[in-house]
Amino acid sequence: MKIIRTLEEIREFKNNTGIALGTFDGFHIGHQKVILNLMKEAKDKSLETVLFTFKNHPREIINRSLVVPNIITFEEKIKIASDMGIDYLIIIDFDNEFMNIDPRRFIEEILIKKLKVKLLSVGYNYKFGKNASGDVRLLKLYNSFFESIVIEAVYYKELNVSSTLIRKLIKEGNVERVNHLLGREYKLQGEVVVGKKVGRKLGFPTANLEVDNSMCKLKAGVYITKTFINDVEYKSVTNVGVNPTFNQTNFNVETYILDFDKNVYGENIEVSFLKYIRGEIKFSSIDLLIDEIKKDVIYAKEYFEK
Ligand SMILES: Cc1cc2nc3c(=O)[nH]c(=O)nc-3n(C[C@H](O)[C@H](O)[C@H](O)COP(=O)(O)O)c2cc1C
Ligand SMILES: Nc1ncnc2c1ncn2[C@@H]1O[C@H](COP(=O)(O)OP(=O)(O)O)[C@@H](O)[C@H]1O
Repeated sequence: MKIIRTLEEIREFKNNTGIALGTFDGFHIGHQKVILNLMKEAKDKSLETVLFTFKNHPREIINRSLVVPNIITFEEKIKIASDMGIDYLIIIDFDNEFMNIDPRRFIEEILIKKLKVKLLSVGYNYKFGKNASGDVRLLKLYNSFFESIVIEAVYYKELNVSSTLIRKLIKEGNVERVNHLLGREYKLQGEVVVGKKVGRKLGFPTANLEVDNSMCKLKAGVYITKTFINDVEYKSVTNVGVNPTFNQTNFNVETYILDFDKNVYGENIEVSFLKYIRGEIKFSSIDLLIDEIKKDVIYAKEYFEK
């Protein structure tokens, strides 16, 4: 997969293309439908595939006071696009220039002239360009140049799948539902950094993850998780929060890997979240904390055995 990171970098393509256009924050099951439809139709029509998306969230530029936390990292976005078999990933900064672009100019100069689009796949509510005036209706006016596939809203049970809903569920710790809406396990990744060095004294050393602070904050608490180190999967339990028993204030994500005793400082690891167990508790003694962690571990082992 070739990656293009600025509008200026886009040269005239040689071959005709099919393009999926959108913000795709989270690559949830609705986004996946937009992309899978593109992949299928593009294959039938022998078109090269392009995913046209943004590095940051457009709403942050439209409303400067808004911070839209990410569901997935930039690296994960690239990896998922590559795993889906996309030929070209155009991932640009959504800036003032793109926000104010005349939608017709975007369609004519970029999509038609440069990218040689013959097929476009978008979600039903995708809007682009100045005053969000570029929409599905406008795209349809260009049907003599390219076909537009518009994917209707995707529902999980009675819920309209959206990135906004997923962010809310992450904040509520409802990782099981998040996983259904993402169509894969929700993950956090980061480098293992040095913590208080107390974990090993409790009998539960924890790998503390340095998570990018642009990421959506997961509800504090204890979770059943899987931890991936160099693509090897381990069962784990993960504590998210501030360790109130130790009167700490730093928010951290720390994972105790079952049946494991290696030094992993400095490694880049991934933790995928399967189930929320309980909230973080401020214990009156360290022994009570240890007893509770033992129960969490037993509960996790039973979960994995099922
Ligand atoms: C499964 C699990 C559950 C935990 N639950 C709590 C908790 O309820 N309250 C709390 O203050 N700390 C909790 N902790 C965090 C410990 O306080 C923390 O791991 C310990 O202070 C070691 O931190 P360190 O890695 O910085 O040395 C939990 C840790 C694990 C692994
Ligand atoms: N089962 C395990 N789970 C997590 N980390 C482990 C485990 N066994 C050994 N380690 C190592 O121990 C470190 C954590 O020990 P800990 O005393 O909690 O120190 P810190 O406060 O620096 O995280 C991890 O970063 C890792 O290198």
